[in-house]
Amino acid sequence: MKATIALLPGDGIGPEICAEARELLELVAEKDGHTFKLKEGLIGGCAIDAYGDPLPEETVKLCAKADAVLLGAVGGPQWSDPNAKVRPEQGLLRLRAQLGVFANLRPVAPHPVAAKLAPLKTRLLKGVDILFVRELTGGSYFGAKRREADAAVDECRYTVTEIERVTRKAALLARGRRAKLTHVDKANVLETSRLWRSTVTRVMRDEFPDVAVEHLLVDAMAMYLLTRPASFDVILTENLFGDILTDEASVLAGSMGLLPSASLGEGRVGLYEPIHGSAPDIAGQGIANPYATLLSVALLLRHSLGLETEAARIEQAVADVLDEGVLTADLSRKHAVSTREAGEAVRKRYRKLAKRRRA
Ligand SMILES: NC(=O)c1ccc[n+]([C@@H]2O[C@H](COP(=O)([O-])OP(=O)(O)OC[C@H]3O[C@@H](n4cnc5c(N)ncnc54)[C@H](O)[C@@H]3O)[C@@H](O)[C@H]2O)c1
Ligand SMILES: CC(C)[C@H](C(=O)O)[C@@H](O)C(=O)O
Ligand SMILES: [Mg+2]
Repeated sequence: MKATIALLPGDGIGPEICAEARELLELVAEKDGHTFKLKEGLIGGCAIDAYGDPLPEETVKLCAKADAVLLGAVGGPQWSDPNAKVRPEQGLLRLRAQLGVFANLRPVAPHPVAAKLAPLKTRLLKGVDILFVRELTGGSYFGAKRREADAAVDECRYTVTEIERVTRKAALLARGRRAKLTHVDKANVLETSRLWRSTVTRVMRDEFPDVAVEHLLVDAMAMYLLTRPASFDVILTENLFGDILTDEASVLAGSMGLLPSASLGEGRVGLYEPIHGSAPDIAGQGIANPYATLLSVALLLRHSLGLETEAARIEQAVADVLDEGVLTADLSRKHAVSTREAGEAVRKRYRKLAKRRRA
């Protein structure tokens, strides 16, 4: 198959982890007979430095013409002045809006290595297999923002249509899994949450009677996620709650460096990125965990290119190297490997798995 993939490394550890993603994509193309055109673009702080704009026109055009977009991370302290007019994160938000990727899928299925790392009772991790579906292009992230003399406003607005489309996406995904949907809101306080609750209830009753649905308040959910994580299948929630709950869920997996994501809409182009940020505290040291990004490559191959075999092989390769104890510093204090070594271990394993299939 022929595909064009836009690679947007961004800032901080972004270029380090995307270098591993690029080599993995090149390997997949070579081993499985595909032609991937990998085209790099600027986004975030590096784009502000080069163009004064966190999402330059060239990058928008590159992404619009691509079959899929893979992003590293954006942001860093040098662009984080609270009074700055432009911010790296605006580039990412504009890209998500432009691509219309309203459903952000964040799977959390801890590898057994997590039991050794997570500061949780091992028994709690047994059977944990969660898929977060986070609404990605609405809510307080995109509402009107303004400063007043001694106040600031972030409007949180959701339309019925925005809630319906992401609910349908989540329900369809739940149907292919354990047919359970947990919707998370703050309906005891927020008007937007009450609209979410009534819309989700109606869509599920009318269109998905075969999928069990429950509604939980986000504060309680923050606790349940750590006390009974195995009881959840698909978790549907709005933009801001989804951002916070998925960082919390990374504790179940053992590290932020292990969680990938796929952002999908009705359009053709999907956006794929690890859930973590640019990790300025470790950037430039070659020690970042590349697995979340490599697992995002797997999601890209599956959801945008329909290459299920290759996607599953990458997931197997990452699981195998974790089994073998190829761990970066976030996962192991002793015998930690570098970003390059971890990336190379996955590629080596991928080659083996590809050969085994052909044999
Ligand atoms: N999608 C994105 O581009 C994205 C996501 C989140 C945060 N950010 C931005 O990143 C910047 C830094 O934010 P932050 O420090 O709050 O969050 P962060 O996710 O960058 O880092 C949080 C902690 O996790 C660690 N970590 C993250 N990814 C890791 C990896 N792959 N390997 C090993 N350790 C890893 C970091 O070292 C840090 O200690 C901010 O500007 C923020 O806006 C961007
Ligand atoms: C960088 C920021 C805008 C972003 C978000 O809040 O969506 C990040 O935290 C994420 O989880 O992808
Ligand atoms: Mg986040």
